[in-house]
Amino acid sequence: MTAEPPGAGPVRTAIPPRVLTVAGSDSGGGAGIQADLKAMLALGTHGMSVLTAVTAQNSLGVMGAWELPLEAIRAQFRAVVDDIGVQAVKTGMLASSAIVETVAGLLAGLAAPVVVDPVGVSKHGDALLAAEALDAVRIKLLPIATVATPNLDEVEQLTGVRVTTELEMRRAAAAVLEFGPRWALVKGGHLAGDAVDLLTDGAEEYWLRSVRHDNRHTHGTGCTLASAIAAHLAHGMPVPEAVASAKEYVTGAIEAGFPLGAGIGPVDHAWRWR
Ligand SMILES: Nc1ncnc2c1ncn2[C@@H]1O[C@H](COP(=O)(O)OP(=O)(O)O)[C@@H](O)[C@H]1O
Ligand SMILES: Cc1ncc(COP(=O)(O)O)c(N)n1
Repeated sequence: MTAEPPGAGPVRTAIPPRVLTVAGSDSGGGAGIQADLKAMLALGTHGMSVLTAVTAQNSLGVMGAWELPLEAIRAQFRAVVDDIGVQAVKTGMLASSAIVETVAGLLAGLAAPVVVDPVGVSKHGDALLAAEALDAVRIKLLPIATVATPNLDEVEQLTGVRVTTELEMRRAAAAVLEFGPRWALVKGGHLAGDAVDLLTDGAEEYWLRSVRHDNRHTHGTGCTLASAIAAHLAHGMPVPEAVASAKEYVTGAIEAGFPLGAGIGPVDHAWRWR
């Protein structure tokens, strides 16, 4: 056999890993599906989406939210999975217990790691998950998560554990693990001081610490972090490395966050390219 001379055959490009976000749309482009797809592109993956809800949203808040029919959610999922394939999944805004249960049912049959960001409220305090859906998140969604990434408000809503110091994050993570995710990443972004997150599977413990960037343009931090973890998992990284790399990525994106509109601007997903 002789090797083909360069340029003789068809041009082949490597196929990037495929990552699916199951989340809501943020019309302002800072959080939700839009943030997820940007993070996935920036980290060398092909992003795909199952839209659960549409929000009218900008830097000032959420002006309206509309859920998609369950049938539309199932159809988007089947279209992507049956033809294209999925190497990792991220879930975000799921709005209602019916959507949480539908999505959990679909993901239970998928052989891919699932990053669950149990989105509760937006940075402006607007509810993105109905109170009646908390039990479905606890009982149906968290058990199938490879990594669950609650912020401190979501931890309190889901487990009742209120965190005011870094060390209390340990008790919060243990309470999250009781619902069955393989790993819990408790995000300390809402505490004062360094931005510290705790990752644990109950045996290993990793403290992820970064300086707090004094930047109010933090719209989309949680979505971006969870999507970055999913992207790294799709590349085949083990969970602790995937989370550490994702933390580094979101920290840079926050540092580079920029003002858009009159309120809280977005993080910069393209910071490594600028
Ligand atoms: N001002 C900041 N500077 C640096 N990192 C931050 C800042 N705010 C949040 N983070 C980090 O951003 C990620 C998302 O955290 P957080 O903002 O708590 O989540 P959410 O968007 O779900 O509320 C975490 O890694 C957190 O530590
Ligand atoms: C559609 C949608 N999904 C999620 C968030 C949370 O945003 P953040 O990542 O800033 O907590 C949001 N504001 N809108």
